[in-house]
Amino acid sequence: MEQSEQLLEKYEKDFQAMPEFPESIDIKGLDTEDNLKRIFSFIDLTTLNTTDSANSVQEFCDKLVSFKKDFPDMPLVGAVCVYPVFASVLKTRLGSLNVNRAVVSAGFPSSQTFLDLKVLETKKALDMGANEIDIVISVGEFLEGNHEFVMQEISTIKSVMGEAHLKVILETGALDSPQNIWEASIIAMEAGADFIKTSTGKMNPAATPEAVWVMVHAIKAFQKATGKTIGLKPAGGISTTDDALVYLKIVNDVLGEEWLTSERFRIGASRLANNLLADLAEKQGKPFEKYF
Ligand SMILES: O=C[C@H](O)COP(=O)(O)O
Repeated sequence: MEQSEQLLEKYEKDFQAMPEFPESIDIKGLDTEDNLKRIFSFIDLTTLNTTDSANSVQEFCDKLVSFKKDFPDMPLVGAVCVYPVFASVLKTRLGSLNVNRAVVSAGFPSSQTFLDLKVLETKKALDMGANEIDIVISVGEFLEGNHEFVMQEISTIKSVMGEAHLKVILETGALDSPQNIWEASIIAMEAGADFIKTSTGKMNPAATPEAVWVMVHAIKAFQKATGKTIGLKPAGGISTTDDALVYLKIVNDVLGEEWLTSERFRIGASRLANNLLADLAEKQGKPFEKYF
C-alpha cells in the first residue's frame, strides 16, 4: 500500500468521529476592541492582482510603514502577501518592520506547471527576500486519487525551504466533499506544511466555515498523533469583521486559545483590513478613511 494511503487509513477513525458542523456559529459579543485588534494581527495583507507592479507593491508596503506611525496602539498584520516577482520589494520596504514576507509560488493559483519550476520559483522567491511561501496542491491529481504525487510535490518544495514557513492551499472550493478536504489536509501536513490554507481567492467558493471546520479537526487529530502544531489560514472572500469573527470562534472552540496567535492563525485577505479598521474606529468614536 502506498505511504499516502496508509496515512489516510491511520486518520480515518478521527474523520468518522469528527463532530457535525454546528447549525450556527454564534459570534454575539465577540466584536470587542481587543478581538478586532487581535484579528488585525492575524491578517496576511494581500495584493494578488494582475495589475500589480513594483511601484504599486512598494506603495502598498510603504502604507504599512506609515500605519505603524499613524496607529501606534495597533498591532501590525501577520504578513504581507504578494506575487513572487515582488519578493525583493517586500525585503527592501518591510525590512524595518516585524512583518512576515509571504509570497505565493509554485505556479499559483492553478499549480499547473513542472515540479522543477515550482522548486526554482520557490527558491528564487526565498533568495530574493520572502520568508513565507504559499503554494497550491495539484488539485486535479488529488481529485483523481493521486495522493502520492501530491504528497511528493509538497515535500520536495518544502525540502528546499530551510527555516521558511510553507503554507499549503487546498483550494477547498474545488474539493467537493468534507472527506476530500480532510484527506488533503492530512496529506499536506504530513508532507511538511506549516500552515494549511483554504483557498487562493481566485475561485468560488473560497473560504467557508464548513471547510475550516474540517481543517481544524484535521489539525487537532494530526497534533494528537504527531505532537506537531500546524497553523490554519482561511483565505479568499473574507472581507468583513463578522466573517473573520466566525473563523476566530471556530479556531478558539476547536483548537483552543493557544491557536490565537499569528504563529498559528492567519487570515488571508485583500479587503478585510480596511473594514476592520472602520469598525474599530466606530467603536472608539473616531473618524476613519480607507487606509490600505
Ligand atoms: O491569499 C489570499 C487571497 O488571495 C485573498 O483573497 P481575497 O482577495 O478574496 O481577500
